[in-house]
Amino acid sequence: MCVTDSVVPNPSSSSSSNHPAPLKLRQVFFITGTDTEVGKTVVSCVLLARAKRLGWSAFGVKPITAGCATDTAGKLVSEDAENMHRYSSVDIDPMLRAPIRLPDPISPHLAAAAAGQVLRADRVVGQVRAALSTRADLVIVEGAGGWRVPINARETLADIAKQLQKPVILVIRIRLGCLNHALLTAEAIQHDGLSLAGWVVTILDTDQDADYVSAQIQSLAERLRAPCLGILPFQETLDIEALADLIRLPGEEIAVG
Ligand SMILES: Nc1ncnc2c1ncn2[C@@H]1O[C@H](COP(=O)(O)OP(=O)(O)OP(=O)(O)O)[C@@H](O)[C@H]1O
Ligand SMILES: C[C@H](N)[C@H](N)CCCCCC(=O)O
Ligand SMILES: [Mg+2]
Repeated sequence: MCVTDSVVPNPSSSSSSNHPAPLKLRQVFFITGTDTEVGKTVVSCVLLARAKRLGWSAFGVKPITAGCATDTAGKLVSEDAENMHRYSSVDIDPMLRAPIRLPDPISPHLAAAAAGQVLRADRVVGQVRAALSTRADLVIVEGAGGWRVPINARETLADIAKQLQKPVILVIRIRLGCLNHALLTAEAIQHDGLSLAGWVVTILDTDQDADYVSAQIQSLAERLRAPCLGILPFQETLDIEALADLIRLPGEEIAVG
């Protein structure tokens, strides 16, 4: 059995060419992952590309970036935010799409301390809300690392998500150990009072046994109480538009008659 067929509805059958455009609702999703480097930014870009294809206006926000690049003028640049911007149809100010930019590629609480700053969830949320005042059908807010990554001595990325009160999309990089990480994260999201709008699988490690990968995805589908929105394969050369064929947005199936 092909897990891809059984778990994920074919996006092209639910939404595109010969169906009316889906109902446009303003939707904001918080993107978290089972870890850092699991594909959150790529998934965010794919969701934005998918939205654009459906005719939805959309943009992405990266509230905290730890590990910024430096541009020629010496300014810190969030590559995650700039990548999302590339697939956005709504242009928002760079300061709004990446309000907190830290140089060190480490946990935000430590990166902030190294930069002589103290982050506060309520202030970060204020900055995200400023971005959310821009109109769009879809806004993607990408976290940093996983759900309980510290932002200061007391708070974590989850406090930002909790204050935002937006549904969460969980990105799961398939590898040995991801079942535990995914189930714990889903449990924590629920414990924090937020809903899991869906989950996306990324297959970034090419040396895995295909049958075991399928069994892991099936195991996730049997345990996570949310829809699988897509299974994204490894691409030698990243092609976001091609990946947008393999994903669907929560609510995409709400077609207007
Ligand atoms: N489908 C894919 N095929 C090939 N490479 C991919 C794919 N998805 C992601 N990658 C690569 O995997 C790496 C991690 O992806 P990404 O930057 O999206 O992770 P992340 O979860 O956003 O990390 P962070 O926690 O730093 O924000 C990147 O180099 C990215 O280009
Ligand atoms: C630097 C990295 N790419 C992310 N921006 C931050 C990841 C923090 C992970 C912290 C941890 O869980 O140990
Ligand atoms: Mg990222």
